[in-house]
Amino acid sequence: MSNIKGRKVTLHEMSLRDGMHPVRHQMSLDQMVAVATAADDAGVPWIEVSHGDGIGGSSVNYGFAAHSDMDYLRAVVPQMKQARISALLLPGIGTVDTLKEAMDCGISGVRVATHCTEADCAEQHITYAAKTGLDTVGFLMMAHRAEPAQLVEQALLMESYGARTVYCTDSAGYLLPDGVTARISAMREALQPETELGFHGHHNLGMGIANSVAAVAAGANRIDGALAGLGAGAGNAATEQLVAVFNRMGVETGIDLFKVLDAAEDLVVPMMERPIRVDRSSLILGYAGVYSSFLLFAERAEKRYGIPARDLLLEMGKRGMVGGQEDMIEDLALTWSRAASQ
Ligand SMILES: C[C@H](O)CC(=O)C(=O)O
Ligand SMILES: [Mn+2]
Repeated sequence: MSNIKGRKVTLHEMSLRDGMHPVRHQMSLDQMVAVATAADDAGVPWIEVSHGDGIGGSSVNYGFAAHSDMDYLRAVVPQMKQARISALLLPGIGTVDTLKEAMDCGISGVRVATHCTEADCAEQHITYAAKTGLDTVGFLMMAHRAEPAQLVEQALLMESYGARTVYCTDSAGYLLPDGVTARISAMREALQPETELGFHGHHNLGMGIANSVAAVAAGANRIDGALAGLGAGAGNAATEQLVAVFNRMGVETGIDLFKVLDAAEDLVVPMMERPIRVDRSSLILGYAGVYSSFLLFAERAEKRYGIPARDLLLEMGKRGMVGGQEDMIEDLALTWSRAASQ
């Protein structure tokens, strides 16, 4: 691995967005504010606040949140001393109008997320966001499903719409460091030098930190982490672990390690409804290349229909399901349980 000493990395905190998945989007406003305030105080530069599936995600398909996105944003934004708040937006789930509402609540950035082969769905949203001066990020999800050359084509599209940062998003926690290196290096070579590159890792195969380090070595300078790893599946790369590792490597994050450690232990771990760890279901997400937020859907279907979550997730991987197809888990479980009872 190349020497990354002296590099600067911008960490983006995910516990208040990706971390909404494992708590079924049920965070209270007080919990959000407490975690955001602690992260802000620790020097975390960016914090994402949204339903787990982005603004507008609160629905039957994805799960209703305890509060609206705008209530969360209105509670958090005014409390920030230095951190900037972003929202996630998946075109189709959120619209340009939803984005305008979030802007009225004071967001400084938006990350427009599409499946890794569907960047064209983001044109309208990225173009609008970039014009308004928001920090505009393109977020290519399930990046393992696109070979480096194809991911580059999609990243170029997002860049051409106005994205100033493009992410390689390992939604399934499937990638190994070589795969991250190949994708980020190819993007670095093809995109404008001023376009920043980001990496968002899930820890389903235990590779979240190693993959983030590989991303930085290959040219990424924006890295996502979540306090205590609170995120979908086995969670995101843990912010406090990233800070500790980057400190050891001489990479600057501007974040106080002890403060993020305290925030993780004292505020985030107590919010967990289950330990966020590599377990028999979350490991299968990474192994089979399945969207991390499918985890709770598969476990619910196991309880309801008696079909092991592992079998459902393996089949989702085989069928190449993508985000938005959560209902197929229930459909499959029902079909298999009916077949078994005939
Ligand atoms: C909507 C997803 O949760 C976005 C994300 O964090 C990912 O794809 O990973
Ligand atoms: Mn994620």
